[in-house]
Amino acid sequence: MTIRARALTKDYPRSSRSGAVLTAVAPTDLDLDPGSLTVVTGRSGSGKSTLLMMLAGLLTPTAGTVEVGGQDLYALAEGERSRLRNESIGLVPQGHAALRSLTVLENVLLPAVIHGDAEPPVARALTLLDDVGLTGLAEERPQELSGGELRRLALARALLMGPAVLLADEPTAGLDSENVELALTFLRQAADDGSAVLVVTHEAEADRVADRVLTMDGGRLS
Ligand SMILES: Nc1ncnc2c1ncn2[C@@H]1O[C@H](COP(=O)(O)OP(=O)(O)OP(=O)(O)O)[C@@H](O)[C@H]1O
Repeated sequence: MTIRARALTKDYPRSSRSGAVLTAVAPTDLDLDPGSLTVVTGRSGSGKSTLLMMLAGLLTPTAGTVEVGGQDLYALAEGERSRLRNESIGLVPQGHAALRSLTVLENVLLPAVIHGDAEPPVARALTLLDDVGLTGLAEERPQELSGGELRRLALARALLMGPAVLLADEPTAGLDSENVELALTFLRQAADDGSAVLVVTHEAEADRVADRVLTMDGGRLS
């Protein structure tokens, strides 16, 4: 399934000056194809996370479109968009997004629960936890995990539903070199298994697993 952005744009109002806007993402065309891994790099504040959140269906663009498998994400009703997101888009958001009241395993299973699956895919979740090096931590609570372990939990969760599209915002932040390697291999494997993968990162090592590297500068992608 291809994800296709056309003239995708985000302006934010500048609170200090009435009527003034900050163009966080200038009109951008981007195709992410099945089986390919795209890295987006660029300075802090250049618009990378804004672009990723629009592609994820979580931030309404000022203009432009995002099509996932031919469906215009932002033309869908809220419920339909949520369903398409849940089924087709795996997201590793910036920062930590684990729910403290759930175990590590329950956090990884969350997309299946939201999807309403009668039998959560526990075996798959445990395999994914192994793949990201979290073997033995399934029954712990997120607050007992390190920052790097939480990043890897987010990776495992994003892959649970075998998403056609995987969007990862700084997935290697806070990881040591061994776990950077593990996370990048995991992302490459997701692409090799057929997902369209986008990784926003400052990690130079990521170039090694990328099919292409794009740079964001002042809201422009090149
Ligand atoms: N909700 C918001 N309201 C107003 N301005 C915002 C908002 N979110 C982001 N911005 C601005 O949009 C620009 C792009 O931000 P964005 O978070 O996309 O950058 P980034 O490249 O992901 O940065 P980083 O690498 O630091 O995460 C920045 O100038 C930021 O201040």
